[in-house]
Amino acid sequence: MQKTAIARPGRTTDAGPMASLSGLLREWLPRQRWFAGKDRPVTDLALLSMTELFPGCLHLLVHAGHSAVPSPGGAPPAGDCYQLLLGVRQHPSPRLGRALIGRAEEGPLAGMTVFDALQDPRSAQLLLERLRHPGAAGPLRFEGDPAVPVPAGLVPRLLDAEQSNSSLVYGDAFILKLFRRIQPGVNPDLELSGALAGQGCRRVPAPVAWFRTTSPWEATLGVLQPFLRNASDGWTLALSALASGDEFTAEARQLGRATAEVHLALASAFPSRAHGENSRMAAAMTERLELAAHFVPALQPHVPGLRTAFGALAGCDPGPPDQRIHGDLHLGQVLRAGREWFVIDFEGEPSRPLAERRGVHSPVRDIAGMLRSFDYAARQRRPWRPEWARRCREAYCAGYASLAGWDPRKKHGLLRAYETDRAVYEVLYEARHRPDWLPVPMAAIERLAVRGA
Ligand SMILES: Nc1ncnc2c1ncn2[C@@H]1O[C@H](COP(=O)(O)OP(=O)(O)O)[C@@H](O)[C@H]1O
Ligand SMILES: O=P(O)(O)O[C@H]1O[C@H](CO)[C@@H](O[C@H]2O[C@H](CO)[C@@H](O)[C@H](O)[C@H]2O)[C@H](O)[C@H]1O
Repeated sequence: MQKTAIARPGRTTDAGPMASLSGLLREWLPRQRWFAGKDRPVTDLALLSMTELFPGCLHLLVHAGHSAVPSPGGAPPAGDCYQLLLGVRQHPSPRLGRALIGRAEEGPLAGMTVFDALQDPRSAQLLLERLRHPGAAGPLRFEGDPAVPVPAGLVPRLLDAEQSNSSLVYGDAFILKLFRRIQPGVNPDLELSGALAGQGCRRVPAPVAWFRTTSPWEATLGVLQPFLRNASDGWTLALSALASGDEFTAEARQLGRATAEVHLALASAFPSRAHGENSRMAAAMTERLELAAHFVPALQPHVPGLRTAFGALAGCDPGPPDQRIHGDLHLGQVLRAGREWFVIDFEGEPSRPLAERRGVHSPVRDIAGMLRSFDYAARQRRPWRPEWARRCREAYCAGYASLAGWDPRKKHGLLRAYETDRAVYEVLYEARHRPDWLPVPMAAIERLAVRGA
């Protein structure tokens, strides 16, 4: 297999392959679920690296710029880097269907058909072949756990889930997640799942193979893990319990225990630190709130009440030690296979900078994320079921306390502040990605602002 770097890193918007791709990608990128800049126009596209992964398949890192508009959630204002796998073919095939991006009109690829290679089974198969054989392709490095052999010829299918990234399932045996928004550094999804596996924690599918780039900087690009067959995610299970009028407390309790198990293993694998001062944390939460209110005007009337709620943190007991955490824990991030819960997607909140996501935080943040998720689920049906959510929350905290050695319910002020902070994040997330869902976190904001005042 030939691997040739066919473009040097750099801004090549008006020369080289980017001259062919720029127009097509400006149209296509904002329509992708994983594209984070939907609320801002793409003002420029720059090529950061391009590698021919195998004949007819280009691996690209492109930077989508959004001029100087400040970005909510702490992301750098200038734009984001995305990973793309593009197929380039002389003759369009009618079978490309939804994979088709378009026909390049100018530049060196003029006249060629460009498509999303992840949606093309042949390209997806070749990508697995690449992962099965550790080595380099230009700046790309393919690595893996030699103790876990990956068989050849597994049939790929692209997951059609609402995702921040893209995942390919191979023969129902492995799942490959390709990170879409790339930041310099090790992705915590690989870092934490690898460390948890090293601790013997059974709650996480261990990484089997992965790939990274060395240019324009070091970054994780994808992770292959065992695929949990016949698993259902917590969100689907919770909604189906609600639909049939069932309780979810036994599951929530086990989930609380599983969360504590993961937290304990993370605390063993990485250094912890005494919990940061509550007043500093309150200031950071208030800053995030004010930034969010700038972008979502519906938040503005609640700012004074929520500021008071955060301010009250100063008088609360210090929380448990800060440590590495999941960072974006919700019902969609837990899978139930057989009688066990598994935790996936340790990337953290995708809009936060990687350095922050790789820092230590209070475990209360994960607990708050899951508690908010019970509320989300309970609000999917009318009349909404606050009592159902309350019982789940109670059971989840009890399950957590049964293993962790401390009870989240006894950290009431801290828990409420983290829940509020999470609801603020959700308001921003929904405003950007699913405006129809905005009333769900807004209802929590209204409740928390009134109680906090
Ligand atoms: N190991 C796994 N086994 C089975 N399904 C998985 C596994 N990992 C992920 N999935 C499925 O893929 C979906 C997306 O995975 P996730 O890691 O959450 O991606 P993203 O970061 O893009 O949201 C999950 O909701 C789940 O349904
Ligand atoms: O894509 P990710 O799973 O990394 O997480 C992002 O998307 C989630 C939605 O898909 C979003 O979660 C919010 O909606 C869920 C219901 O769809 C709910 O269970 C969560 O509690 C709620 O936060 C998540 O915030 C976002 O980071």
